[in-house]
Amino acid sequence: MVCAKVNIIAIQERYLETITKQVKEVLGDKIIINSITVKDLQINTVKSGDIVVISNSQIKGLVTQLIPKDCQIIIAKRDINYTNTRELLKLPPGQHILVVNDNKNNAVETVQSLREIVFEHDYQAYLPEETISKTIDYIVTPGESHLLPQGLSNVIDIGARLLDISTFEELVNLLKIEYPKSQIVKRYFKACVSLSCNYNTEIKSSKDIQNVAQYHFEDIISVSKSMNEAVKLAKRYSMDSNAIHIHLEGDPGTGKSMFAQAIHNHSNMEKHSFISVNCNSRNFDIVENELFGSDYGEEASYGVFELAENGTVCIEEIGELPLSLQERLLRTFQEGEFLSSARNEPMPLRCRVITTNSKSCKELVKDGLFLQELYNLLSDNSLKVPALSERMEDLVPLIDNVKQRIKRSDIEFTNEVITFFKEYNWESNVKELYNVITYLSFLEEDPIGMEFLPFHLRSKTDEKKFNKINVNNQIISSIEEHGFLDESIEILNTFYEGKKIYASYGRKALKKRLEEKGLNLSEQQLRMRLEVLHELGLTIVRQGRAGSTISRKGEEFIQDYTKTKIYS
Ligand SMILES: Nc1ncnc2c1ncn2[C@@H]1O[C@H](COP(=O)(O)OP(=O)(O)OP(=O)(O)O)[C@@H](O)[C@H]1O
Repeated sequence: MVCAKVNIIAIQERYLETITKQVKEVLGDKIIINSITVKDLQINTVKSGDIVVISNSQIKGLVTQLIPKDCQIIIAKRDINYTNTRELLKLPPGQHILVVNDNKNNAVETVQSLREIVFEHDYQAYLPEETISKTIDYIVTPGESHLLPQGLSNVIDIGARLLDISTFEELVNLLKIEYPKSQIVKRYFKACVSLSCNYNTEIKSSKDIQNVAQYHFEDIISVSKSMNEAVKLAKRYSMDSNAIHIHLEGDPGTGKSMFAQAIHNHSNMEKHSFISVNCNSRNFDIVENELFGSDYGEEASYGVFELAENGTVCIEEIGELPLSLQERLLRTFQEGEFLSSARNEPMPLRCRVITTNSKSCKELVKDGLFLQELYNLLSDNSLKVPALSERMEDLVPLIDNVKQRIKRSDIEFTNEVITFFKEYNWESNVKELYNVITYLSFLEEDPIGMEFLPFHLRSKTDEKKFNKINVNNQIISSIEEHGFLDESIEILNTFYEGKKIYASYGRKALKKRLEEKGLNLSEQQLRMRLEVLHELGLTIVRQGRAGSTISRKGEEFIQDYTKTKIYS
């Protein structure tokens, strides 16, 4: 069966990875998936006749300019992942919830979905220009908790919004594949579960393996002296037939993959394959199979060293590999041959190997995480891609470059924003800068001022706002108004201890427990205190024999309260 190729295009890498994983789970056996961020989309990336799924309508205009005219486009519809709403359902009804997303539209859309699904609560979208209501109980975010100031205890992350089921139906219709609707539904929900917050730790790489070298040295912006020198050295290595291993180091997002592709395209291997294997957060048995091939009877498959014969293999984040696999690579490089698992015989290594790493391998050697001998071998032809903060001369040319790439040369930033960019410490370097500019370009503001920057960039300003949501102080003063703070703390603690052993208490049982702790309350006193705690959302009251217990909000409150008591 010839599989159709589906290109998935989104603005942010993290989001692209999530929806790629979702599409893989639902349709992975029926299609070939190619995922691309908007900033990496170039003419020729998408081939004639391919199907293109774009993550939202804002990017349609740009995407259509860069893909062949005969491609069919699906604009994805997105919805919250139902499996992640459990936490919200457990809360007592009527909670005041602030919804934080990466931009206004998305925050408003998420609020709409939440109002339809978990309608018991009261939602407010976070809009930077508006003040936050004082009575916020929780902050809910769909996979964007990194945008919030650290240390907030009442945050519920419901995970990234996923493609909704109708998008899959549209895709299946367009692909004209035989696929009963019930099957789509089943796989769709399975994907929701596996992408739910409890399971999504291994969603990392839509770019586990890539085999396109789309960048050339001309694409690398290098105005600064340090970057110019790096490019000069890389060009020299690319032409040097003795440089069969080249090692690239540099902080995340500095452009290492881009350099690797440019080296390949500038060399006499250019006509042959370029295959890149990313080792970051991967299952190492799979990585080993990808490198050296696998032998599962009829399913035997060649590894990249064979597939990229006379071409280039790029091993990204080599420092992540376990020492045993480093050892196997070292032997391969030293002996110039390797044991092909697919053929079960030694094969000569007939490709150039470029390795990259975000951390210093020298430091990894000191920590016992990288083989000294492998480090020595790689050091022969190595190159450090400088961090963006060390070459601010490149900042404005890079901004102009990304504007051009996304066909938005018209967008302007206020001087204040440019000054901020120059002073900001770009931890994820050019990648972060390009993500920020792409994100801002779709806001359709002109010029773009400080108020539109993503939260994580201007967290200092926003932190003040968020700190106003001091839930605990509000709770304490509400209980104090009734004059029974200490007793309420004792009641909550009792519930909390009970919850740890899966016990909930009716009023009688609770009264007895409290008496054992030396707290004697009449039936009526206890009822009053319980009513107040329930109104504040700190307990869950169940009907009949099930008894009451502490809510998640109550648990957080009591934990924070105990901590502050200890330290005050
Ligand atoms: N000097 C540059 N000129 C133009 N674009 C650049 C430059 N450096 C990086 N980029 C762009 O920034 C993004 C990230 O680059 P790339 O993936 O090559 O970085 P990396 O160091 O390999 O990242 P990571 O460590 O996360 O794997 C890409 O879109 C790339 O095209």
